[in-house]
Amino acid sequence: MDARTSTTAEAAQSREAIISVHDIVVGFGDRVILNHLDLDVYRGEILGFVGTSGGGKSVLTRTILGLVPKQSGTVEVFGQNLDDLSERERSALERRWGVLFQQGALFSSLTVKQNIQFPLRENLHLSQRLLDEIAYTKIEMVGLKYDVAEKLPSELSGGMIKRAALARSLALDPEILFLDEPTSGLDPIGAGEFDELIRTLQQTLGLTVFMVTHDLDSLHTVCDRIAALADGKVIAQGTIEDMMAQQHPWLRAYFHGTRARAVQSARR
Ligand SMILES: Nc1ncnc2c1ncn2[C@@H]1O[C@H](COP(=O)(O)OP(=O)(O)OP(=O)(O)O)[C@@H](O)[C@H]1O
Repeated sequence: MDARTSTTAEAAQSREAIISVHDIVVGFGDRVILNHLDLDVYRGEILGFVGTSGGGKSVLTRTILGLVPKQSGTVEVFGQNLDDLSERERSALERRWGVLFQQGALFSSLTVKQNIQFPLRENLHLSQRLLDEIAYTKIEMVGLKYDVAEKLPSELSGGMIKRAALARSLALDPEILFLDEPTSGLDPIGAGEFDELIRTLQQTLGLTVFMVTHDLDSLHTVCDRIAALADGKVIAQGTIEDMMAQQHPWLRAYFHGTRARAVQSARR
């Protein structure tokens, strides 16, 4: 264990787990996808979640969010076991997280402003003036110009859609942000700018970020810690250096393959 690894491990131990997944089993029919999986996400970190394609990264995200039923195990968020919450407590807790799904998932018939205001209208009773003020603040926060407010998603580029969807996920000032492959479909420059935006928002808003990603650049530049999923379990977690030192065949292929070498040489 090198100095940085041991410091990271000590820091992790002393930190508060804001999401704690314990002994989770999830399957469909007789196919087990998550097999007694454990994972902690610490307050204030950006955790990159990687793994084999079709391995269950989105399923874990959806299980934490309560969108996929689990067969056993517990999910605690902010120290609360999600199975123990009443409907009211559950909605209150859900307001404390924001989600950016892979496809952006904006409502196509609503303008960007209306999309951002959607969760606000569902959860709060605010005047139109305040709703507009909040929408414009979020638009600015994600680096878009005010004139996108009145545009429909079909009038935006892929990168702008991602930013608009991010603005909507920030509408209720969440403490946790779930991102499912946020840079997929963006060109390398757009992806780099989006990573930078995530880092800036995480720092200025004090967010905890759970990010499913395949993007090696993102893992190098924005993730504080990485957890890797294979065979239904988290097989390794730690810094990028910890990951690169792992001997598991999938981790070696992923972190030392041709694409990984290209990313590393571009960063030198
Ligand atoms: N609702 C569902 N019903 C049946 N099978 C499902 C369902 N949701 C996901 N699966 C299956 O679970 C497996 C894991 O899917 P998941 O989308 O979590 O993979 P992933 O790790 O996110 O993959 P990728 O990196 O390719 O996006 C896949 O085989 C998928 O087909």
